[in-house]
Amino acid sequence: TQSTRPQRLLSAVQKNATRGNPRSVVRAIDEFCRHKEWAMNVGDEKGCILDSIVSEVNPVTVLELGTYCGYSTVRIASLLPPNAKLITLEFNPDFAAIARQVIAWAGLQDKVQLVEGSSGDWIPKIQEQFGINTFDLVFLDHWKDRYLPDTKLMEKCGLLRKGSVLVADNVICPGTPDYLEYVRSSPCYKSQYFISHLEYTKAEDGLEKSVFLG
Ligand SMILES: Cn1cnc(CNC(=O)c2cc(-c3ccc(F)cc3)cc(O)c2O)c1
Ligand SMILES: [Mg+2]
Repeated sequence: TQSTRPQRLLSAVQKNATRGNPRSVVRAIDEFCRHKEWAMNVGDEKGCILDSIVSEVNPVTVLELGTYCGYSTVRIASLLPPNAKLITLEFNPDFAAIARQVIAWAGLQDKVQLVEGSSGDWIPKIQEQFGINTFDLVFLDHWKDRYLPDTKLMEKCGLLRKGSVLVADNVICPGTPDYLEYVRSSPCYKSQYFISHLEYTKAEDGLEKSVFLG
């Protein structure tokens, strides 16, 4: 039977990256996507911007919406302090199965909790299920039409506190116009656009960093 692109991406990690070395896993995926097959990882250019924001926030609790193959999960988790926890939600079970193996290859499984299911179902249950009150950092990289409803849901569930930082991928391509309008016009957020390119291409894209003001 034919392999899928996520399966071929995982094979490239297992072939080219060193177990327990997150940087080599990130490099192996970027090489695969640049030279073999494009895939919708945040990529190295936006990834470096994400790294700088994660390092600045130094979060103890992180929520990632949209795991895909675990590329940004590995980038973020590799920068976290020892006691920190990253919860990543993935709707697609095939992506989740690949991501678990990528995260394990990087040796980061103890910092990461991958949850399969829809963000809309899971966001209201996170506090009771995982003993987390609020998130220091949220990385939005799932279905683009879910960024705004899920942000409003996180507000409603009290998952954001004064100073919580939201980082949103793809705000230009494919684009998240309703989300951008909201975080840029709402008095509850201080937003900043980091211009970049769509992963592995010359097309414009960028990350929007939004600080919740409470
Ligand atoms: C199926 N599915 C499971 N998760 C998701 C959520 N992610 C995306 O949709 C996504 C899409 C693109 C993209 C695709 C085609 C294109 F021409 C240009 C951009 C880039 C990204 O960085 C993304 O995060 C989709
Ligand atoms: Mg993305």
